[in-house]
Amino acid sequence: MEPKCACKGIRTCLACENFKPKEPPCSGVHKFNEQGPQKKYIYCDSCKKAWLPSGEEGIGQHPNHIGQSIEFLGIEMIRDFVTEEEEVWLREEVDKTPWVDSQSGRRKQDYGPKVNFKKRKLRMSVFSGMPSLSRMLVDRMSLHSVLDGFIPVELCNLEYTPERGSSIDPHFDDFWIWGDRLVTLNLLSDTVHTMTMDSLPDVEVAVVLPQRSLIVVGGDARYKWKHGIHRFDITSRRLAMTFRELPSAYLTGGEHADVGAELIKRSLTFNGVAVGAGDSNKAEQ
Ligand SMILES: O=C(O)CCC(=O)C(=O)O
Ligand SMILES: [Fe+2]
Repeated sequence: MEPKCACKGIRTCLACENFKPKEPPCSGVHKFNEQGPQKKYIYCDSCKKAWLPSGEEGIGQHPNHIGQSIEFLGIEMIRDFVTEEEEVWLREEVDKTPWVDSQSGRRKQDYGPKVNFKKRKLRMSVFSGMPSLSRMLVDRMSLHSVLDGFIPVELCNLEYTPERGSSIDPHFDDFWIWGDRLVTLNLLSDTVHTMTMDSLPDVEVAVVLPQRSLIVVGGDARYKWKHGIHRFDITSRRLAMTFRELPSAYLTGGEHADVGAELIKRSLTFNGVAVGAGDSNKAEQ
């Protein structure tokens, strides 16, 4: 019997993959492979470099790293952004809203305008604002200089589990609708963002995300590198809360500043309810 899941096209999860025809090897789609590329660097947030592990010692301890490194700019990590008690509270609150099946074994909850990615148009009607539980997180973000002026107009909660084989393929978040900083709160388990560049097929950079940390992805990490999460880096249930801001075209002085102002007004009511299953507001990976 055909499995019930939300995967489309090349996406798969544990429920559907034995039923899908395998992609021909020449399909041109870059897929992670369990052996992976030859050069697997590990990112160090203290030196903003990614290091190539060598032998038993791996990459050594900052500041005494060993081996080769590459510059890796654009990531800011705020550890222990929430306490253990707050994490439990957030999980309980988030789980009160129904989850909607998504691609590659994920489930999601969306708060944000409906976006037509093909026509590059926004529809505000479904957007009632950020959910109330996010107010304390957004207030806390404003205490960090790296998030100066950050006003989210979208929150996407994603749930990953090993039982479903959840993952996310390497991708860029859209550039025309989302701004410079992608902000993710990583809850319930540690994981790894795997960064790749199509022009460097033998290179992968592992950015370890500790449980309860907040990661800000900007600069090169947002615009030059794709991000994704391997299935094998989901070891127990994980909840990611990703906040997105508007790009300059939607801010004061920009071409769509009027639309942007209305979105921001709605967002900051913190009265939002999740948009429905058919109203996805992001291009899905
Ligand atoms: O789960 C994550 O940390 C990242 C999710 C993501 O990249 C996305 O929703 O675009
Ligand atoms: Fe993304």
